[in-house]
Amino acid sequence: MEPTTFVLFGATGDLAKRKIYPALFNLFIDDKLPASFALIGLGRRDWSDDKFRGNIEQSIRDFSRRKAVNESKLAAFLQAFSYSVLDIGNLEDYAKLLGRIESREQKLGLAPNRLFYLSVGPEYFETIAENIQESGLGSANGWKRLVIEKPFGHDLQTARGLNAMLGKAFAEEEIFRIDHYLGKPMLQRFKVLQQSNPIIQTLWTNRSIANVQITANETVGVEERAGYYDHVGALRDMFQNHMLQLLMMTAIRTSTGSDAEVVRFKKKHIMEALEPLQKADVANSIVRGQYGSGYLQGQPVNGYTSEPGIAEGSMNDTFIAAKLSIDDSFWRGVPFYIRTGKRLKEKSTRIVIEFKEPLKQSSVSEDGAAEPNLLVIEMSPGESISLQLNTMGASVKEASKPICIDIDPGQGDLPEAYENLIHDALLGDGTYFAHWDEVEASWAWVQPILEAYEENSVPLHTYAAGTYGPAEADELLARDGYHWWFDAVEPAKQLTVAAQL
Ligand SMILES: NC(=O)C1=CN([C@@H]2O[C@H](COP(=O)(O)OP(=O)(O)OC[C@H]3O[C@@H](n4cnc5c(N)ncnc54)[C@H](OP(=O)(O)O)[C@@H]3O)[C@@H](O)[C@H]2O)C=CC1
Ligand SMILES: O=C1O[C@H](COP(=O)(O)O)[C@@H](O)[C@H](O)[C@H]1O
Repeated sequence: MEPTTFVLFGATGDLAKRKIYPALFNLFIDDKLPASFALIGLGRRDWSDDKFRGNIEQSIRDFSRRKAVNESKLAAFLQAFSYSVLDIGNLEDYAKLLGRIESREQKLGLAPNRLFYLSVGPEYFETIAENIQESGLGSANGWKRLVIEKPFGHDLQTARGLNAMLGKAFAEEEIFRIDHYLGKPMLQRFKVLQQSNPIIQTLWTNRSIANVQITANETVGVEERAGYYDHVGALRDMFQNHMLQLLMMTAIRTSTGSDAEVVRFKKKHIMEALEPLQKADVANSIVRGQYGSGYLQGQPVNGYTSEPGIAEGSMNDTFIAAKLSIDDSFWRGVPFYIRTGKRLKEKSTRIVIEFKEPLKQSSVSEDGAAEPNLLVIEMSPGESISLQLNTMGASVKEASKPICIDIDPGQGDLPEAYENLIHDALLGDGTYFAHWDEVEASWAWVQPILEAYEENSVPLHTYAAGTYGPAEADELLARDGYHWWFDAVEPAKQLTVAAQL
């Protein structure tokens, strides 16, 4: 891997502490950082290098997925870190930073490869990009990359404005837009499984698939993020980015070795083929919800509008369910159902592929007892890929019974999303980042929903905290003869895991 200077804006913040430093440490332990690697942390706080390193050390002890920390490795790792005070709006601070980076590069004879990571609020993105350009920080002889956190815009127009601004300082292939769902290990393993198994590739069409269900249910409420969340809601916070990315990744058909360009091209095609919604029709395909008070794990919890910092009478959405259709020859006729929300019964992020039941459809099946075959990608909290099949009951006369085969059981110590993504950014591999074409198309697709919400032409259903969301989200599938898989499955009825392949 090429020598790299990692310039971290927002080095004193929450994301850096909880995700970025533990991810970098795990990469270091796994020998996945460049041999010559230095990180310069930036913030307004007047910290010394020692204070900065002390904070990083604490974040690794608190948040690393590895329970036991190798002390000598940690000490070696911390040597790569230093800190500079920088005010984002002050161009002179960038000039000082440039001097510091150049002197290190010259002293060690390193190529001037610089990765700028923006772990700061979106209101700063444009100023930083502009000042990197102005100061000359981004015009050295090596490569430069910009890693940028969400949110990328607030709607179609602001996203376009931001992209145009960033485009003055960075080319598209230099911009790495983080969507941490793309870094989730089970999503990446699912793509490999699909690419490397002809049996699965063959099934990946509307001839075999009845519907696709993508769920990202959370038990947490708005937490301490009222100021952000009350202006954003589930549609902007989760649906426009993470959920549509999961849809694209599920729908694309790629083969082994497909590079970033191929993946981007195919994802763009999916977004272009997604049947657009008209504002007047939004209520037919979209269910908007907001949590009321209720119980989670036996404890009473507040309704959304009683949460600290939420505007009285807020109409903000904390839940969305949607039915989407892809109008191309592979997916025509296959509904994609998506849902995500806060304060739901359990945390679960999963993709379920429900296969067709040809026997049932042609009325050959006598008892109708067989369950459909399902491919289930569990991304959180458990990690596994399994296949539901039917087998014989205790005797041939009994109805068949479903069993579940673990194709790719979670191995307990998988890398975290941020490890995968930071590693890819260091390598310059954009396969699991959001390309501008996808971001623009996603905003364009949700724009009529944003407008319908704004005009309040879509009902806002209250659901009790600790449930699976509004009943209308179940009706969305029931209309087509389907139901959400794995909701309210009593433990006794859960499928037996029959074997591990
Ligand atoms: N926290 C999370 O879990 C997630 C966060 N994100 C995104 O990541 C980004 C960062 O979030 P988070 O870490 O939570 O935010 P924090 O508020 O915790 O941190 C903000 C950082 O920005 C720095 N900063 C703010 N203003 C200035 C300034 N004028 N000049 C220099 N530095 C400044 C702060 O440094 P100082 O105070 O020292 O000036 C601090 O390091 C946001 O875009 C957020 O949306 C995305 C997903 C999850
Ligand atoms: O980006 C976000 O994601 C989290 C959920 O992420 P997960 O990896 O825990 O599924 C969500 O809580 C947050 O509101 C949103 O900004």
